[in-house]
Amino acid sequence: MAKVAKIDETNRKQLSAMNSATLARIRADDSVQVLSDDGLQLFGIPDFFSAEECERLMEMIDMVARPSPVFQVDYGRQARTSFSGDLNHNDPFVRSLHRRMDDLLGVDEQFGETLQGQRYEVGQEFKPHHDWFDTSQDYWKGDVASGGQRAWTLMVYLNEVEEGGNTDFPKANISVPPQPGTLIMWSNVLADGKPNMDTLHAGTPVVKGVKYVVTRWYRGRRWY
Ligand SMILES: O=C(O)CCC(=O)C(=O)O
Ligand SMILES: [Fe+2]
Repeated sequence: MAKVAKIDETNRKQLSAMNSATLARIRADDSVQVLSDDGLQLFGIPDFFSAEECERLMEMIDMVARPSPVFQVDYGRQARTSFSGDLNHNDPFVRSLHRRMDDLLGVDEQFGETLQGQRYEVGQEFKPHHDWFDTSQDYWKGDVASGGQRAWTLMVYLNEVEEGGNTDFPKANISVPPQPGTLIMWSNVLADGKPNMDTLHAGTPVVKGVKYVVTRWYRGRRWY
């Protein structure tokens, strides 16, 4: 018990330090728009990926996307109905995008999980959830714990959705419509390193068309 409490305390301190360093860097970046800085810390950058990059990523997603598993991160049964898959982290193109995202936060690439692609078809959605790992679940005992918590979420919309597919943050009363190439990012952590419950969010159902996104989550420490 004492051992677990000590690990938790180390994690919290790491997350707190990472949170203040990354937020300072982001706030000093002229390309960043502040979408919410009260409770939820949510930022956006238009045209983070070019049209060609979005196109190339959508082709890659179509090759790897399978019905989204909920095994590794147990968001709850049927929480995520999209198709998803990790992109190849050895692919030079994928790595160049990883590096661009790492630079934004100012952290080493080993903090970041491999870019994950998702495709939502009509009626598919990701119900309200936090990206924070549930440390009471079995998956937390294995590899997942070694990198610590998910401190940041960076997500890029790859295409125009005819209707639906917004990313909603119900606690902050914000709804972000998908815009091709636009990155949104939020800190999952409070200043003290504890989880920020105001990060609750959902990928709302696609009503018409299809929605493609890529997501890169950043851990509280190097995880490989
Ligand atoms: O598709 C969205 O708008 C949200 C996706 C999401 O929440 C996630 O992948 O964790
Ligand atoms: Fe999420």
